[in-house]
Amino acid sequence: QYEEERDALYALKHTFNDPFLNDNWNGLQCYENTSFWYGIQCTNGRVTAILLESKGLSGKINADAFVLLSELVTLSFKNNSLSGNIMDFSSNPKLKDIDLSKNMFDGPISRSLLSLNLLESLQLQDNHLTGPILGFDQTSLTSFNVSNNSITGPIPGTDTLRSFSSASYSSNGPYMCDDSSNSSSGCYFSENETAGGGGSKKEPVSTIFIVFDVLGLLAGILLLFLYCKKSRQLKKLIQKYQLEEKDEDDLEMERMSNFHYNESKDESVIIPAEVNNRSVTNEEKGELIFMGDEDQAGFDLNDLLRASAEGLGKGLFGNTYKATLDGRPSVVVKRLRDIKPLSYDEFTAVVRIITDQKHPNLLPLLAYFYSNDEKLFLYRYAMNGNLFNRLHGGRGTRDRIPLRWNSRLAIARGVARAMEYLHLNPNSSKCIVPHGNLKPSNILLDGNDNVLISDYGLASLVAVPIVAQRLVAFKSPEYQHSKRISMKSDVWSYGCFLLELLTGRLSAHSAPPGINGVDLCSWVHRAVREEWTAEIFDIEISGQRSAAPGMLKLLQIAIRCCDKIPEKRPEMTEIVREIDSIKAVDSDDSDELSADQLLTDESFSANA
Ligand SMILES: Nc1ncnc2c1ncn2[C@@H]1O[C@H](COP(=O)(O)OP(=O)(O)OP(=O)(O)O)[C@@H](O)[C@H]1O
Repeated sequence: QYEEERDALYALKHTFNDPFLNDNWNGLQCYENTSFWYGIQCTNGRVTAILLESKGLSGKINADAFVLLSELVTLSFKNNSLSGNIMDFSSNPKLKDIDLSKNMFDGPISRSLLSLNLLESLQLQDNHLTGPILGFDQTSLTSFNVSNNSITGPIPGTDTLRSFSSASYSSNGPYMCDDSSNSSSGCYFSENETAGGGGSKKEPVSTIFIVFDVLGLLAGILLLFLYCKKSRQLKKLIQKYQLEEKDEDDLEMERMSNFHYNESKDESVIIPAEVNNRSVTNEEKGELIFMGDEDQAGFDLNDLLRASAEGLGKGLFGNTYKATLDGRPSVVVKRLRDIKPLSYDEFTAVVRIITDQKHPNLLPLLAYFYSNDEKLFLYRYAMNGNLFNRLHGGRGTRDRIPLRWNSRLAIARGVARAMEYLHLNPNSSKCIVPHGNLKPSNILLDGNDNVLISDYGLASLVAVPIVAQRLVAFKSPEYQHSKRISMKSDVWSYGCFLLELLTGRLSAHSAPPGINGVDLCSWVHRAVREEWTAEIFDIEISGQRSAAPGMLKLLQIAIRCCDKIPEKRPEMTEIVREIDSIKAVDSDDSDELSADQLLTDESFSANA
């Protein structure tokens, strides 16, 4: 089933041929309830949702694209440029929510939709659909829209379809809705409708039945024929695609085969199989090496093997899991991938450089596991998650707790101190770059909201071409021009982070794959130049008048860090000194005047 579902998704990926999905939809798609592919959701290792909205996708989706995805509950391709007929959903009995709106789908509404007894929402508006509306009579269906197509009426008069307003049917072909009509709905419904299509009320019902029976039979035979043909095509397509992907799949499967699941619990941590295998040599077997005292860590390899695991996400260096240990604080396991082929000695040399960096704002490495096939890093679990979620998560919902000025200032200070330490540390010369990947998802917050920077030192484990594609520092202006990075690239990343912290806007440089952001350095320069100062600061802090001087100062630091010319950017030590001089405010409540009102052209003239 895992492979069938993956093949179905690969076939979709092939249809879309979208550079981002081509890159992202690889390897393992689901682990328990965690998906590692963009837009995919999983439950118990099965694909239950595909959510690819407004991604600029095009292509003609095969009618049988979802035949192998039998656990699918939610499907949304809203606002893309997809074409072809509506797909066959007869193998997806669990589908509840389908949104194909704002695309270029044509042809008739698929009869397979009538068989979806759990269907709650069907959104087909803004396409090029033709033919009649079918007699949807599922009582579960509470949201329905086919407006703005070329569908012809009348609308089958089922109770379900009568329950929707004319907005669900408007802007369609003849005999559907009359905008000038004074009737309550303004749309035409046929009487005594049965599930099966929009028939004319002038014809006797029995004739309609016979005609539909015959048409149904013919359609069935045709569908069966098409299905067999398409299945063969799909198989061929998959086979062809598998050949192209073979190398990559082989690699992933090879990696996966070295692991097994600890089945003592519902959720399981992935553990290296060779650990339990007595026939392997000591060198291959691998060891869990603790950085401090193992007793102090409070767990050993056996505890880890017994732990349950929850996927936290798929990062550039591999998949990251939270392992819950019995009676002990949770730990985070990072399973490294795409790292250079390092010998044990070379690997441990890098580990030593990482562990030599000791600072209250750096996430310490607790332990590592090294075997020929598997390299794991273990860290403390940061209770309050990452800054990206804290800054952007839950906006517009009741659950959102505003992130006020004092907290933001403390975060800016904590990050600056950690970066200063990395830059001054004598070991840093041995790394490719001191950090290289400073961004909000690598800025973690412990239970007291103290900053803990993660992923430092990892850049030196990964091959340079991969690093260049992935790390934030490589997106700096100097890399674009001269293909060189330095500590000043970290300063540039720090400037981007400060702007994200001050504006609350998503940064194009650090947003997770699939999320669009703004080039904040250019955006802020423009905002200052064109005097849209009222829009610069995040709404959660812009009302804190007493904090305005501090915000302004931090903004000026950020703008200097973003200078296109690396030499003009300040050193981290200078940044720490300047940030230390910014005072927290007495009260983190909003004042009457907004900070934006204090911003003038003169405020920026010296530095912007
Ligand atoms: N020690 C930790 N405590 C809590 N959450 C963590 C910890 N380490 C990582 N995470 C979170 O787990 C998720 C995956 O982390 P990972 O480092 O693999 O990828 P990333 O930070 O999204 O990207 P990148 O690989 O570019 O750093 C992220 O949301 C990250 O913030």
